[in-house]
Amino acid sequence: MPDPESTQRLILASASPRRAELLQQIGVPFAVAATSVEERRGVDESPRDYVLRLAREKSRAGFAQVQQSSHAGAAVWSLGADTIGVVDGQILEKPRDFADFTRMMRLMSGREHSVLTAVCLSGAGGEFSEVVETRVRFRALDRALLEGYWNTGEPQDKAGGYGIQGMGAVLVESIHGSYSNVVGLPLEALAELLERAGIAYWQTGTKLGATCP
Ligand SMILES: Cc1cn([C@H]2C[C@H](O)[C@@H](COP(=O)(O)OP(=O)(O)OP(=O)(O)O)O2)c(=O)[nH]c1=O
Repeated sequence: MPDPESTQRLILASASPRRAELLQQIGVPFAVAATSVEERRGVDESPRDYVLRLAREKSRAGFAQVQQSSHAGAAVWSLGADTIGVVDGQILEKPRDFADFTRMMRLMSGREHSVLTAVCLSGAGGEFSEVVETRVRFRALDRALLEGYWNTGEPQDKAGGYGIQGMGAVLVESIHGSYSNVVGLPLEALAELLERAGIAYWQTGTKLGATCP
């Protein structure tokens, strides 16, 4: 296990409440620094390269941000992540509108798609990253189901347009691989990165991270 003395030094470079909850779940003390990174795929960029680049850009932006703030002394690592769905080589991000949502759901209906999450830790001590894939199979979805789900408001801010941890669970027939990876952070792979960076987890009594000024 990493040295518990080296724990108060992690910034979560994310506005995602899911990621904050997952980090808290494994007992990592952290502060939150929201970053703004443009999510635009490059020409010929593979889904894996794309998701990893975004996670890196987020973690580096978080690290640069805290270096300029009063947290600089304490925060030596920044964690960024990005999640996408992939089916038939197409990348599924947050739905722009109902039409975009139904387009993505039709691609996933009654079959398997992949969810890729990239995590990256950036710090003065270096950079560690990983991309994790989970395969998710949906049951057959009809229009009434899609309309009902869209109207819950849950799909709008989620990659692929669903939340496996929420009402979207009813769409899922089976999953192969890490569950937390689908929600936004692959906790088992992240634990290994934290160990490499010397950041302790399983700290009891940790609270949701405060926002950096
Ligand atoms: C597939 C799936 C995605 N998601 C979420 C995880 C991510 O928050 C979101 C994907 O968008 P991201 O762009 O990865 O993340 P974000 O914009 O929410 O947050 P930030 O960039 O600030 O870190 O979709 C779920 O919550 N449940 C799911 O089942």
